[in-house]
Amino acid sequence: MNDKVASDTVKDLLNIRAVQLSTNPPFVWNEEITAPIYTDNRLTMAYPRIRERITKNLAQLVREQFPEATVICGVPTAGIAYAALVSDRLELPFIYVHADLNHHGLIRELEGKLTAEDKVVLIDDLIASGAGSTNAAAAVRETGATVLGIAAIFSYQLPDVVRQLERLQLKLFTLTDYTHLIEEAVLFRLVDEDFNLTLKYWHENPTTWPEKFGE
Ligand SMILES: O=P(O)(O)OC[C@H]1O[C@H](OP(=O)(O)OP(=O)(O)O)[C@H](O)[C@@H]1O
Ligand SMILES: O=C(O)c1cc(=O)[nH]c(=O)[nH]1
Repeated sequence: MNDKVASDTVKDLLNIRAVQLSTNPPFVWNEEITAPIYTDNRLTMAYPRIRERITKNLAQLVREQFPEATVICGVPTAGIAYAALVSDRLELPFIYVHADLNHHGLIRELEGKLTAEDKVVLIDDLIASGAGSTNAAAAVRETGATVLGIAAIFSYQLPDVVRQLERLQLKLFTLTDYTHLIEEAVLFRLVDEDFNLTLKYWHENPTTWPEKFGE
């Protein structure tokens, strides 16, 4: 990971208040995970300069890590816009996974043109449980095409999710991550020592927090 890109991206997210921190109430992500943090990367779309930086850096990441890519695929919903912007920059074909239901509902299909010879890079805005990207990868693989990996803006680096992506042979590269986010949030004085501990405990125990550590 490019350290300057990682901290600059986090600064952009913090400046536009895309990251929210709260234990009271906490953020219910889904039936399994409640968290003291929520990141809304969709907000970056409203800021042309930030959108441009993210697009440029994602395109650079794909160029460096997946030079053999032949198709760029958007993961619904927020990844689709960035996938379109990145494919335009790289002058590569663009496809997207259409989600009839959200990723818990699991009815998905691909939109666009794909052959079994294609080598696909998925673009997601954010990796939390990884469900959006892993479902998109499964949909692409079902066609016989190869999934080279995922490029995303941000990852929570949840240990179970990192392991699951490795098991599925999905290489993940992100512009920034939870480690850089916490570092910058401390520097921004958004997080004091107590909250920093809460964020650390949650990260180690995302499915049992807040019972064990919450307020
Ligand atoms: O790693 P995951 O658990 O899949 O979570 C990450 C996804 O969650 C959000 O999308 P969400 O599904 O909430 O809604 P969206 O349709 O607005 O992208 C976010 O935009 C990511 O795409
Ligand atoms: O779990 C999610 O779906 C999720 C978490 C988060 O921080 N941000 C987001 O957009 N989705």
